Amino acid sequence: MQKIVVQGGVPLRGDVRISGAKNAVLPILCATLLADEPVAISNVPHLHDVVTTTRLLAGLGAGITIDQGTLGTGKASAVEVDPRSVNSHVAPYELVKTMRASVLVLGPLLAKYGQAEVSLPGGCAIGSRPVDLHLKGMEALGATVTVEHGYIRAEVEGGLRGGRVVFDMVSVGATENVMMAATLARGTTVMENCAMEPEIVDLADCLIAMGAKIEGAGTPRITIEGVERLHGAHHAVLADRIETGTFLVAAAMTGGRVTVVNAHAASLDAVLQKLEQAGAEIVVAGDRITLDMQGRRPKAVDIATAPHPGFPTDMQAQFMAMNCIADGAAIINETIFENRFMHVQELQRLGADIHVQGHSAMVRGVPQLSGAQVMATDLRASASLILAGLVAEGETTIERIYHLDRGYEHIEEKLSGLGARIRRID
Ligand SMILES: CC(=O)N[C@H]1[C@@H](OP(=O)(O)OP(=O)(O)OC[C@H]2O[C@@H](n3ccc(=O)[nH]c3=O)[C@H](O)[C@@H]2O)O[C@H](CO)[C@@H](O)[C@@H]1O
Ligand SMILES: C=C(OP(=O)(O)O)C(=O)O
Repeated sequence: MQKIVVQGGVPLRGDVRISGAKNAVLPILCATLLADEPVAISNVPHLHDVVTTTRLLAGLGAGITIDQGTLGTGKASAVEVDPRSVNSHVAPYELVKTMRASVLVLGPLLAKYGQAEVSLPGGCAIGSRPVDLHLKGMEALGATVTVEHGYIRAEVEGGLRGGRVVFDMVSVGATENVMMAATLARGTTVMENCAMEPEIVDLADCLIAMGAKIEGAGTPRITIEGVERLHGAHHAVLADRIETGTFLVAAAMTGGRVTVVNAHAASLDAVLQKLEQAGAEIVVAGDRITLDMQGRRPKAVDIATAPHPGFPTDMQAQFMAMNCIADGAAIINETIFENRFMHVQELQRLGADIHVQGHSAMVRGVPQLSGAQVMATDLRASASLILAGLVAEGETTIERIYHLDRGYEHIEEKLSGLGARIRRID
């Protein structure tokens, strides 16, 4: 099994290009099922989750054409999905179990074909992650939904019809699934208490390019006027704000100066604000964000995760890593997922001083971490261990890095380009 080995102690310097967002491209790929012509997606990151999604779409019968990008030239991959040959409505357990976002084919299949059978995704390391809000949303649009033998079975006679959907809690995936389903429903759908993540706006932009009538994406109320059909389109995926944030934290922790290129600063307000509180100088110019922390140690910053525009849970582990070597102590409060502190034990193996009580962690900064063998437990936990390895004395070896490949494109090449001593070994 592959591992990543990091030698700590090098302040990062230089430019790094940000890839398309995992959390935007996955729903957008699922949305292509709604069209009755090919849909071309560009700025597609090379990620394991993208491979899984294209396999899922191909398994449904869709035609997939991939134009591979080239790292270093700035040419990202592009994917064209031809949904005209879809002949199955089943998303099998083998694929769904490896990637929860597979449940996002439910809304498109149901809207387009009147039926869908999708394996229940089940829980994962960070929490139980139920899909009840997705299912209630489909029912509000007229579908009959049952759960049997580990599969969600949804069907509707005569097509979905617009309805009022009030989410009990804010869910990114449920907002996306219902928004996609409503694009082809008869009449108007009004969704309340929607998630406002930038990836939802990106998905809506893609759907609008395909002919959907959507207003309010990025606000708590989204209104969708159903249309008869959606056509082909081209859409370029939004920059990954979590990858951006991860590189900025790496720069801050190592006392470096890094410019992220092809970034989208407006989607990162809460993260940039916390980095400034930690003592970083940040300059935004167009799609470039430069963070300068040369010669300084970060100051500890309190974090409470919240739905967008609050501080993203997907950046919590990385900020925990920064707080481990910061000046002072900080409290990290995880409010989105019940079990998203799996990285704590591993950071402790590197010498971090962290005490967890319920959903809060008290982190007392230490002057120096010491390299060790650690194990990644989920995607952002993996990233936090790499960050910690970049500042630890000696060598850190991170095992189970397949989690990392779900969400970071060529992370070791990108970090090497900034001067980090990092390599992947078999
Ligand atoms: C592919 C993708 O975009 N993944 C992101 C998405 O995940 P995902 O869409 O799965 O996350 P949600 O926003 O749905 O989850 C938020 C909370 O709602 C709960 N919940 C959700 C749905 C439901 O039907 N019932 C329910 O109780 C979840 O267990 C969780 O506690 O948003 C999360 C929160 O920003 C991010 O961490 C993930 O990176
Ligand atoms: C939790 C995450 O992703 P997913 O919802 O795909 O598991 C993440 O990106 O940090």
